[in-house]
Amino acid sequence: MIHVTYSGDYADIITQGKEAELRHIHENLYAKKGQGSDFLGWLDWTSGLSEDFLNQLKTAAERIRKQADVLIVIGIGGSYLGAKAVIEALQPHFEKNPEFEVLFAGHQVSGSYLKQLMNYIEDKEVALNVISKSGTTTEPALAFRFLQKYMEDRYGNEAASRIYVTTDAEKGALLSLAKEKGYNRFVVPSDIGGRYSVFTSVGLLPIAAAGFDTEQLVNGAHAAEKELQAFDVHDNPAIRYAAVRHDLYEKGYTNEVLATFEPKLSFVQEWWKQLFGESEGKDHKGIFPISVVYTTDLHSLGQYIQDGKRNLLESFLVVDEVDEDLTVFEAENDADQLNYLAGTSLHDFNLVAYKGVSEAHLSGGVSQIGIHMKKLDEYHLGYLLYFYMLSCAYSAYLLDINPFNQPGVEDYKTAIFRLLKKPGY
Ligand SMILES: O=P(O)(O)OC[C@H]1O[C@](O)(CO)[C@@H](O)[C@@H]1O
Repeated sequence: MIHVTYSGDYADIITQGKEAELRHIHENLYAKKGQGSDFLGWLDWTSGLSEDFLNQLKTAAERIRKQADVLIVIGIGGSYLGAKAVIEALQPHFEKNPEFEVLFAGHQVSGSYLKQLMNYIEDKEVALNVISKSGTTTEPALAFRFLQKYMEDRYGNEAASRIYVTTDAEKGALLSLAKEKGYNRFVVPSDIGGRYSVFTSVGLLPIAAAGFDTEQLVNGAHAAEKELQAFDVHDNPAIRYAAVRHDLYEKGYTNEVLATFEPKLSFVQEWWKQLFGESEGKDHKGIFPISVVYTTDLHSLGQYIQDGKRNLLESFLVVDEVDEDLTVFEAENDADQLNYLAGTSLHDFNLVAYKGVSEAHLSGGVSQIGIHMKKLDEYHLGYLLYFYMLSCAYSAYLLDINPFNQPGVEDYKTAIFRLLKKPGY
């Protein structure tokens, strides 16, 4: 379902002793014995999903769509990127949905954004889904403070029925608040971290509310869960991707540029950056994840990628089939000199561009990985996201790193809190 290509000699990597290491990682992973194994709930999550759970989410999503024109999803990092990635990938470029919109807040701290958001929703019916596993993250908590007051001022007692809280089942300030106010509650499983949570209520509730088929999304993830379980260093794309990027990392390629020709995938790239960046960037190790959308960025970062410092590897996320396309037509006077393209579709153009860019960058010293997904729909996105999560675990374990914690994010938080004189800092 996912097909991974590599510009170098893959067989070579594997015979250089990587196979035994990968087997060890694989066995520990599925025996749930590796570093951070308390957070491996996502590994077989879709196998354990009950129809009841999915129906409960569907019912809540239908209720939200009935009571509101706008759902504001409040969250940051893994608590918003999965939903944002799927919704952006599936919704149309324009005329998103005039009857029902999903908007996001709490993923930055901008007074102007929140003010304009509150103005924008003034003549619309509103529901909130506030998502925080810890229930204590400052940015969403701040946004929720404003939006909760907005809801209470506007809806009075009815506000509680329009507020949906997704948080830990047992702890956190958000849970206490949700219980006190009687908000609708959904759970972030304790053994699944934010960046691995897209198939839990964290991702599924907003995605269902946006009108997309969560069953197909989960089916895709479930197919990946089953198919990518086999220990096959050559044919399992999750192992292959991890092995190739690790080999390149060891050769000094310490930055990975994830490139796509599909602009709708730009938030999948953001999700991927958090996934790999937070999972691997520890102990002064890890590949730094960067993203570009082509051909747009060929006219900005393309120069650097072709010719700048040689520590880059490039992975292309390619969608093989498109639903909608345009074919270049023959113009009478060929004033723009594009008649040589007559009969070529814009998708064909991008596929050729992929080949050309890949050849050029390779000759400039940038190694290439190709990740092919068949098409952009719920099923294939579910498959892709699971593939990346699994591959990321292999990749971090190859660096001897716990993929599931993020100790480094505490330092800047402590510094900010100290400057703001938060009690206890
Ligand atoms: O869901 P929470 O606990 O609000 O955390 C949001 C994000 O913040 C982080 O903890 C980093 O600060 C991420 O790992 C996480 O996805």
